[in-house]
Amino acid sequence: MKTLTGKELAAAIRAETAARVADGPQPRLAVVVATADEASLWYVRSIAKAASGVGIACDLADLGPGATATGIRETLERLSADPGVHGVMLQTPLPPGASAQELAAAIDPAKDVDGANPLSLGRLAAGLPAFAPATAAAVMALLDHYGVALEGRRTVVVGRSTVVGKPLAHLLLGRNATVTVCHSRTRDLAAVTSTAEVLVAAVGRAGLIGAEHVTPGAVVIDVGTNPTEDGGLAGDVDSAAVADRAGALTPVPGGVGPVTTALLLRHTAQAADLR
Ligand SMILES: Nc1nc(=O)c2c([nH]1)NC[C@@H]1CN(c3ccc(C(=O)N[C@@H](CCC(=O)O)C(=O)O)cc3)C=[N+]21
Repeated sequence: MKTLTGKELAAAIRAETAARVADGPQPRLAVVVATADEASLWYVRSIAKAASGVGIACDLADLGPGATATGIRETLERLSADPGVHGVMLQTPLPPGASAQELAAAIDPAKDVDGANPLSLGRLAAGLPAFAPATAAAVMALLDHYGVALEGRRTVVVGRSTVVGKPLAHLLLGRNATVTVCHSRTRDLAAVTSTAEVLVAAVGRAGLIGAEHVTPGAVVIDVGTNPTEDGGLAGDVDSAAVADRAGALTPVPGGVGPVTTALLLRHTAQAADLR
């Protein structure tokens, strides 16, 4: 089985972004946070660190886990109206009573570098230019980097979230893949996933995908980043179980994650250029 690491691709995307940023005014990304979730805060710190490495300014608007929907909306509106800010991202999860889908509508689509505004998802579905959510874009970037053909091929996406499953299904359709989307109510998941030549797991359940879900030779992309008890990170794929069946598999950590962060920064540089 081939291991499809994301670290080199992420480094290449960051280097290309740094070169692009060096030519013009400094892009600025604002990250809005309203959670105490450790995994989410880890991601925010890694965005800030990577941004500083490529010459992008990164402002954190930390509203705390007690933030209200109104407070979050007003922050997103203020950042969207601020000509000095080029990218705006709203981290999930949010406090109870705040809907990410509804609040994301307050992000100017021109600054929507994580593709969260429903308008961005609609444009993606319509085949119009839009920022895709960085995680969904990272899956496509990895498939392209490793030369995985998509045209006419059977692809199965497990997970229907607004940040990964749904936008990814549209991106794959845009490349003429044959796309099936599975979710928690899918009957006989293994029967469906084992038809996949390209299988993407994006459900957020550690080790859900085992050998019985994978057809021999399949390319398997693991989007899951599930915190483990010992402070580590586990994917949605039981990598030991599928090692003898999959043709290729992305590792966790070191697969989709680093590419996600790199693409968020590329999107920010693009948003600054488009202004
Ligand atoms: N609006 C929004 N968009 C997101 O894309 C989003 C979010 N909210 N909330 C939180 C989750 C989490 N997430 C990760 C991204 C990269 C890594 C990543 O790069 N992880 C490293 C390793 C981390 C480690 O070793 O602890 C890796 O996979 O190699 C992890 C997690 C994006 N998220």
